[in-house]
This record gives sequence, C-alpha cells and structure tokens, in this order.
Amino acid sequence: QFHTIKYEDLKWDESLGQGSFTRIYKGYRTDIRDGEKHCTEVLLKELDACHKNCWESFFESASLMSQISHKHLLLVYGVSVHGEKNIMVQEFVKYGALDLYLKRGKTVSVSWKLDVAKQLASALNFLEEKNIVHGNICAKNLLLAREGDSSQGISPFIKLSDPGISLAMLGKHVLLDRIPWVAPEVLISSENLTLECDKWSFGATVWEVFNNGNSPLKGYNLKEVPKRRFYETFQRLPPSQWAELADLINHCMDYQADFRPSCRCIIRQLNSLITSDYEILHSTEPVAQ
Ligand SMILES: Nc1cnc(-c2cc(N)nc3[nH]ccc23)cn1
Repeated sequence: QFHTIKYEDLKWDESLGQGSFTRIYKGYRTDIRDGEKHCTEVLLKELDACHKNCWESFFESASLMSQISHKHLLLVYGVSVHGEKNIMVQEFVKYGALDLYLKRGKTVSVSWKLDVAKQLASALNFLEEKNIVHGNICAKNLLLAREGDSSQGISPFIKLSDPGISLAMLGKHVLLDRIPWVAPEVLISSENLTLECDKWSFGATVWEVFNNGNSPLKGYNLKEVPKRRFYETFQRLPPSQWAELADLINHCMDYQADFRPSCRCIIRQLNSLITSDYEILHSTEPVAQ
C-alpha cells in the first residue's frame, strides 16, 4: 500500500539525531521521471534492527501518511528495505521540528503562533473527516517548512509528521513520557485511542507553541510525584494570560473526551481570537503600527 524505493537510489548525508527506536539522516533520492534524472532532498528514518517487531507499525505509520495528501501533512515517498534495515523516505522539511526551533529562542509574533495553530487545526480537520487518528500530535512532530516573516506579513508553514510507532506497540514508560500530550483515557487503555485524543494533544501542542517550546511539565517536580498524578488529580497546564486562548486549550484538554470540541469548532474559535488587541496589550516586542 505504499511505494517501495530501491536502496541504491538512496544516498546518506549527515546524521540528524534519533527518535524512539529510529535514527534519522538527511539524504538524497535519485529517481527517473519522464525520462529525466531527479535528485531530491529527503529525510531517511532508519528503524533500529533490534526493534524488528515494530517494523509493521513503523510501516503502518508510513502508509497512513502516504494514503492521504494534504498541504500540512508530511509527504512520505515510500519505504526501502535492505537486509536488516527498514528505511522510511520522507520529504525533507527545511527548518525541522518546531519545538527545537522555538527553544532556539527565535522570537515569533502572536499572529505567527496563531497561524501555526490554525494550520495544525486544518490538518487535524482533514484527518477527522477521513476518520484517521494520528495519535502523536506534539510540537516535536510539527515540521517548519517556511519560517515566515512577521514584518513582511509572510506566515510560517508547518507540516505534521507521521505518528511514528503506534502507542499500542510502545511500552507503558513511553506512554508516561507522553504526559501531558497523550489523552488521559489512552493511559488507561490504548484501545481508547480515538479522534478525541488528537484534540487533547492539539491543546497541549498549542500550549507548547505559545510557551516558546517549553516542555509543559518542566516545573512539575517529577522526582516526588509521578507524572501519572497529573491526570489522577485532574490537573491543568498553567493557563495563558490570554483568557480566550486558555479557554480553548482547556476545552481541548477536557478530561471528558466527548466534551472536547470538534475541529470545526476549534477552527472557529481560533479565527475568533483577535490578535490585534492581545498583541498590543501583551506584546513584549513593539507592534509595528
Ligand atoms: N521530515 C523531516 C524531519 N526533520 C527534518 C530536519 C530538518 C532540519 N533542518 N534539522 C533537523 N534535525 C533533525 C531533523 C531535522 C527535516 N525533514
């Protein structure tokens, strides 16, 4: 159900780090299309051979993303199997993961952050219409294709990455590590992974974007209190001063899954967030008049 790519058509460039059970590299893929030779920048995601049993989940996540196409969903070109190696070949997104981009201290405007939230909401709306659950929405899985430039009125452009190996395949500890992105009901059983879970994760991701990529539970004293207590005591993430934004985030992160808003409702609420007054009232950087 997805394209297989010949190993000899791939060339490895620099290593870009690793995900859970995967190593990622920048690379190039040569292919012949309408009689011409093309060389495309790609991201190569290698699955560790020791996690062989995860490979069908690894490929499932690839096939999920290659079945559908949307401007804010990462393009997966296909997979390549070479001996012990399973490699997913994805489009290369220039500026990489959004959490690292924000952590690098790039100051971005409120409208820049809202644009990112709206683009993620439209990707989620597309998945909801196809009844496809992503299962791993977070700023680390948002890739920045265009930085945008607030002064020129050029908006950023993000692409939602593949969910990676499914939650069902991952151990309990990985689930605990995904607090507060993973919906509480999924912690009880990964059978509870539904479209509503993506709404919860959307709320946590919008919180990250408006808190410059800071990890939501950074202050939480993880030593004494296990992360699970955050859910057991129905805690919330620290609210933004922007009341309407805090409401939207808390509405998405409702402990009652069926109380969470539909994507259309989320998009409507995002569009009703007026940046002008918030920006002027709360902005640290002077707003261009
Ligand atoms: N599909 C993807 C995923 N990640 C990237 C990427 C880009 C970059 N500039 N630095 C990176 N560092 C780690 C990953 C990465 C690109 N494309």
